Amino acid sequence: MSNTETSITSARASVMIYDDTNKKWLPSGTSSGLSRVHIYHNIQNNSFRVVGRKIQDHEVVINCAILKNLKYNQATPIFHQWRENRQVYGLNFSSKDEADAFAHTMMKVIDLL
Ligand SMILES: CC[C@@H]1C=C[C@H]2CCN(C(=O)[C@@H]3CC[C@H]4C=C[C@]5(CCCN5C(=O)[C@H](Cc5ccccc5Cl)NC(C)=O)C(=O)N43)[C@@H]2C(=O)N1CC(=O)O
Repeated sequence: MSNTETSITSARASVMIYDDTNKKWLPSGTSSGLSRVHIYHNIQNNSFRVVGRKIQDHEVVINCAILKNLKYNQATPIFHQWRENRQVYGLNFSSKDEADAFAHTMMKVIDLL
């Protein structure tokens, strides 16, 4: 993360990607487990992205831009998802409170893009 980016929210979640071929969710990265997922604001170009790193070994398991027509789907109180290009991402939050806080910021970001 460059120093022109600030974290505007973060949450603990397991980051999943959808395997469209086998129609199932897979953990993003080399193993399943909790990550610290941030929304970073790049103040130089006023852009935003979701970056998540595994809590255990800091592997980056998600790094995706938040673009203006992103549809953020809160499928359940703790499982939220969205599509980017051909990839579907899922965040399985460790608590409803963290899911709510993350979603609140995500929706505000989408609104201002
Ligand atoms: C981590 C396990 C996981 C936990 C929670 C539940 C919650 C529901 N759920 C799903 O996978 C639901 C069930 C049907 C399936 C069918 C298709 C999927 C998969 C791919 C995307 N999708 C869409 O429905 C997207 C959503 C969307 C709407 C609007 C904007 C963006 C998006 Cl992404 N709709 C379009 C039109 O793209 C999907 O989410 N699906 C999860 C789930 O069962 N499990 C348990 C397991 O898998 O064992």
